[in-house]
Amino acid sequence: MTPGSRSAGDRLTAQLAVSGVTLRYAAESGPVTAVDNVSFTIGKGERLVLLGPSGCGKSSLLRAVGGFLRPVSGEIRLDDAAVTGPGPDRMMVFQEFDQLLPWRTVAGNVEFALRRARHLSAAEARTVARDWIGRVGLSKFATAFPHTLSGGMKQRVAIARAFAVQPAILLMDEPFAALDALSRGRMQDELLALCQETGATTLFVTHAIDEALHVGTRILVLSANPGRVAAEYGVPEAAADRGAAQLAKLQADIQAVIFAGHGPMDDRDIAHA
Ligand SMILES: Nc1ncnc2c1ncn2[C@@H]1O[C@H](COP(=O)(O)OP(=O)(O)OP(=O)(O)O)[C@@H](O)[C@H]1O
Repeated sequence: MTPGSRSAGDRLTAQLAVSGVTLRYAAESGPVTAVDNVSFTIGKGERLVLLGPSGCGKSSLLRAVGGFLRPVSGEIRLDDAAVTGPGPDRMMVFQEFDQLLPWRTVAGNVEFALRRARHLSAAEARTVARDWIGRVGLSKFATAFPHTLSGGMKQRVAIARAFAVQPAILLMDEPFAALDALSRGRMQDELLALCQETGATTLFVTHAIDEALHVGTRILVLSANPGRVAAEYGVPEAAADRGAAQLAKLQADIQAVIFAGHGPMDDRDIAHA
């Protein structure tokens, strides 16, 4: 994708097509196939969740869409242009709290991304950054440095930065996994609200079924070793309201698919809470 080739109106709403993608690493012990022949599409404004046990290749797929990992076979296209490397049309939010530039303030982090990715003037970047920092509830911390923030606040900054840049697609790699349960639930709600408000096309990785049901419009379940598409589910609207009753069956179905394709699991594999 050539940066800037899409009009501003199209941003945050691209279509992604992953076709027959196989990803492999050259490990010391030999080649490791992370995912094998995986295909899916994400329509404009959809939130697709990649769900599966540890090691099934969720993060690898996300990195490939980000342009950081080249498929050994298959192809990834964003708005019908081949993904051949990283670009500002894809913004990633990671699980780790250290994804901000430690020597820049909250505002400085968002402004820096805006100037680099959207080529805004300093004044324009300041205005857009202020708006997004406000939308994630951090106006009072605009001049704070990352090391003075809680984990949840740092994730909010990373999310504000990602949305502010208006990428074609947001790539989220378990952004709330390191948060306590209370913060995680609140952040899921806030992210959902921002996605619904902006119509952002989103690819979200998690190993928690409840999170997948809450934030996604569609769920792709991957089996492990190597990762292959095991099942796909549409998520009913009610999931966003945490309407547990009608989701129980869907949750049980997904759980059955994951357990069927997996041997003994460790605690980290599938989180329910
Ligand atoms: N840099 C690497 N070198 C070699 N093998 C790797 C590398 N990164 C990942 N792998 C392997 O690729 C497979 C998929 O890993 P990946 O991190 O994509 O899975 P995941 O589903 O995101 O796991 P988790 O939920 O634990 O983060 C695993 O077998 C892993 O060991």
